[in-house]
Amino acid sequence: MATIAAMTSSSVPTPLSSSNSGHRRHRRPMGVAMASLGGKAASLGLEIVEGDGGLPKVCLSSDHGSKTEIYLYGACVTSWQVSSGKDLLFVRPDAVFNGKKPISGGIPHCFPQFGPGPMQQHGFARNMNWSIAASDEIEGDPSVTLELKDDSYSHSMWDFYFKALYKVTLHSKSLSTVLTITNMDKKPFSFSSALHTYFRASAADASVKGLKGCKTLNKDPDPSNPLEGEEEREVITFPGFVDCVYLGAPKELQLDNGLGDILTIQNMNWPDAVLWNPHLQMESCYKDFVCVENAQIGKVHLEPEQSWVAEQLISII
Ligand SMILES: O=P(O)(O)OC[C@H]1O[C@@H](O)[C@H](O)[C@@H](O)[C@@H]1O
Repeated sequence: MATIAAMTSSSVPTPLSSSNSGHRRHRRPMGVAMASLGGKAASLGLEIVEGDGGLPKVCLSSDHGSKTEIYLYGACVTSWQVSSGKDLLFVRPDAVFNGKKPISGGIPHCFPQFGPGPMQQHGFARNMNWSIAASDEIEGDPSVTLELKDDSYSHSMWDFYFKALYKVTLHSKSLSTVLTITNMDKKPFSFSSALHTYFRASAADASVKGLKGCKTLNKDPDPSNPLEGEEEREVITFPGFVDCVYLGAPKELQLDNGLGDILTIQNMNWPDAVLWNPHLQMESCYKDFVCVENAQIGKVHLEPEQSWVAEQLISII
């Protein structure tokens, strides 16, 4: 199964996003912006507004004209607009913003469980409220770090003390998301995870490159009994229902969204990938998106005080 990757927080690997080093750093105190959730609070490239359903949403805008939006509920990135104004992410028309059900679209978290299992499908991180821990700006590229800590709700499903930090950084042509999980407990724990990214696409014309040779667990036709196999195609398309796990995926995939855009999906320490399109199970919208997910299907095992860090960097060519 997947590589087990644990590291202490002092050995965080080099980030994928290039502008994180060697530049002048403008660190911005968060106090003012965070204090006024009721109205609009703007501070350089960061603003907090009431989003759909009155849920708080962080809006980042870069000096290059790109924008992104992140709901505190589920730490869900729901929009990533490049400078042309195109939004490369997709939120399903049936998504609800009621703070009770996960937001279906954008980049939902799957943590501490990917897929079905002892707890609810894809775990609880996508339906808990995260808080703002920090914000930053480097050379016009804003970032925000959201934090999730265990509470009685998480303990009812997964009885561990943990901390999750999620740093979202907006660049001119890319979006970096770094997830750090730390074991705050006195006992070890294990988890699986994924970033369940919904890309706006013309599913019939979309394709993914980079997965040839990977071991597959194909949930088509029977999701409860995935078929083991090996991917033989250079170019994977979405002609119908697709739900497949790729074990040992490479550090970079390429997505042609069928709408005239080529995206790269790079990762650091996400060892697996998942492709998903529900086809006729979601008749109203399946034509308009594909999910390409960076995943950690095998369990990560963390001893007390250990952290696990993984980054996804999606870029438009
Ligand atoms: O509807 P949910 O819970 O967001 O899950 C959507 C899909 O998520 C994918 O990651 C899974 O591989 C699918 O099996 C699942 O159906």
